[in-house]
Amino acid sequence: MYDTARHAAARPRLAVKLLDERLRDYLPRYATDGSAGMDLRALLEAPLTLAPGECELVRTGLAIHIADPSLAGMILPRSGLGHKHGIVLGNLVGLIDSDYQGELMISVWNRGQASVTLQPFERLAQYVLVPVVQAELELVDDFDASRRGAGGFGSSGRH
Ligand SMILES: O=c1ccn([C@H]2C[C@H](O)[C@@H](COP(=O)(O)OP(=O)(O)OP(=O)(O)O)O2)c(=O)[nH]1
Repeated sequence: MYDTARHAAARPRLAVKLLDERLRDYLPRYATDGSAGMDLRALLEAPLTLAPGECELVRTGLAIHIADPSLAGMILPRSGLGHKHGIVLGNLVGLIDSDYQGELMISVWNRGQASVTLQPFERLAQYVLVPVVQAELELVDDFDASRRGAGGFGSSGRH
């Protein structure tokens, strides 16, 4: 059996600032022990209608300083909103740097055929913490030979 309690105790701690007091009632959280992401909500003063094709930057009212450069945040769409209602992200994926201290913003894009109205504090996207490996680039004239070489984009055949 997987020890979820021990796993929870070892979670990295992230500094979060509330940029709007109303968010205190809507803090992001993992919905289940195994959830990969925490939902991010729309900090809107009124319902926002997006026409087909329209894209708007929506506030979350939250700032999260990850601080550890071996971690990053990702903002990803919610599958139900994307699949059923065509509401996805204008940048497809939001990448949050570990040194970013500003407000988390969600680029909301209506890629569907119908207008969609977003409600204040509706869960719009999810925030996932991911490991990052930073590299040093080392200039070389040639690579050691590899089986693949420069082949890509279907070079090995369709099936
Ligand atoms: O969906 C997103 C994507 C990014 N950010 C914030 C966090 C991130 O660390 C910062 C910069 O993002 P990115 O580097 O992708 O933006 P850019 O367009 O390259 O702008 P910059 O020149 O500021 O780096 O913006 C968000 O709040 N939401």
